[in-house]
Amino acid sequence: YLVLVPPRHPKGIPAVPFWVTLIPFWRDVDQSETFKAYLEEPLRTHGAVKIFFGAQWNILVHRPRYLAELFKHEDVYQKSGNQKKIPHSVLAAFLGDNIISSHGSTWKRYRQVIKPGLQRTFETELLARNAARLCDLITSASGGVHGARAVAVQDLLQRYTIANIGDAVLQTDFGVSCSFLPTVGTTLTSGLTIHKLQTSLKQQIFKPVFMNFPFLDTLPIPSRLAARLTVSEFKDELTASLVRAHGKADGLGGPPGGELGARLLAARRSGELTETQFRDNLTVLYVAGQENPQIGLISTLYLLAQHPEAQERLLAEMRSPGGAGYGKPEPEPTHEALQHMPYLASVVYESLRVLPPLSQLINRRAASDVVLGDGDGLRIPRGTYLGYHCYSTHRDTDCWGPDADRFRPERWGDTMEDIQRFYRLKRTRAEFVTFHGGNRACLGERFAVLELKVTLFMLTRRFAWQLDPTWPNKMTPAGPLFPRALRLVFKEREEW
Ligand code: HEM
Repeated sequence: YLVLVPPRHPKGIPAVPFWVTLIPFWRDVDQSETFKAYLEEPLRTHGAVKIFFGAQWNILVHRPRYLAELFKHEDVYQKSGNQKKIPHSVLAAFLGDNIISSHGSTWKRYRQVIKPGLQRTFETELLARNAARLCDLITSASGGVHGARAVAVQDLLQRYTIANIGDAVLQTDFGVSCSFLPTVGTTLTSGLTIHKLQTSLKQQIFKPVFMNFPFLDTLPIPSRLAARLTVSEFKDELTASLVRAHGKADGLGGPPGGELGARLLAARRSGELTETQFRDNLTVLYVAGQENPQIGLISTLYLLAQHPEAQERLLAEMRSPGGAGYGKPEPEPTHEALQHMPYLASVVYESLRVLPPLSQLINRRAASDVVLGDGDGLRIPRGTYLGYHCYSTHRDTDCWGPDADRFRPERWGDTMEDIQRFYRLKRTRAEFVTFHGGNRACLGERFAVLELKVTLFMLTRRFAWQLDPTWPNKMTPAGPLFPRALRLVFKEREEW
């Protein structure tokens, strides 16, 4: 019982009642409403709250000034993932010790292997080819070119983003193309397995009661034993797909260049990564590289569905003289073309601001007693877990103006230079924290932004879309915050 009583320190910041994170257990809720009812006011007023999650009390930070400090002092606010926080949980077994959650020399070793594979220039052709298939699939799900059937987009986008992370980042065919387009004949079935295992895993892992009381995972509860089994099957399948794609079981396919799949296999072979480290890092790269863009895409399509004028402006940007598609029968989203699409860049940044794919994160731990912030500083006791509420920070009217809640791409600027300058400023001030910050900022940002741009380019060229009027406009109840089971109605353009 005592664990449910909020700690006294830090003083001066309120505690959200412990049962708030458990509400989805007994009631079907929209977590944007839970945020408004229980978190928004205390976060804004005090800059942080105490929140019960993962069997303990944590500090959830909202104020950018505090966040900037959190990002800057990596050795004080050390990364501490589930493998340390809740080591016996199913979640810890799933993601293990990896580049996102590790600290110090272990993190540096992982980063040495992974960074060159993510910070290279990615080709747009592969992404554009998959996006064209996604469009075909949408047409078919709509009931043909003139069809108007509502399309459930989440599953399609899951397959699409699996195809992208496989083709472009890990150089591994997860076989989703066979389910992607039934007419493409392929003998591969592994992708279907990955896709299915992943869907099943998500349902098993993100259950509020087990997230909040992970000690339950140590009991022989049949559903948790089944979840552990799914975790091992998933990791086995992922490893097998990578090895298969690279030809040889130990990845002896020559020295690795910038390609991430080959680099991971080479590190496993040389002993730079143990077998467990290899599997954990592969899993986290797959999950971060596929799930986050998938959620980002769902949210962006949702926001654009509510803003037909923004879709039309995107189209106009492509069609205008000097635009990517001016005078071309089939414009392609090349790097050069995207470089001349400031409105597209604004739409992507604005979507990632209004609905950040990782709305809340708690993964740092104070290594000593410390004061966060000057003057009005919070005295944080050693061992306290800290995290941040991205969704809340991004809607702070002090940082983003009185219309912070509104989707308004224009706020980013008119030219590419202005937009990039504003973006850098907002990141430095920790007012835009979608991709985290400091040394531990996301390594996949460049790829993710490119994927979002290419997808929007191809979808806008072909369709206009709106919300299905029968879809009950609701956000997910727990976990990442995004439109739940989104359904859209697509209308094929007569001419692009
Ligand atoms: C819209 C898409 C994405 C978002 C919103 C996002 C967000 C984030 C965030 C918030 C973190 C910090 C995580 C934490 O502290 O727990 C992070 C770290 C990371 N992300 Fe992403 N991410 C995205 C896409 C990707 C992609 C596509 C990849 C790889 C293919 C990737 C790879 C990584 C890696 C390797 C790190 C760890 C960096 C480090 O600690 O050195 N991310 N990302």
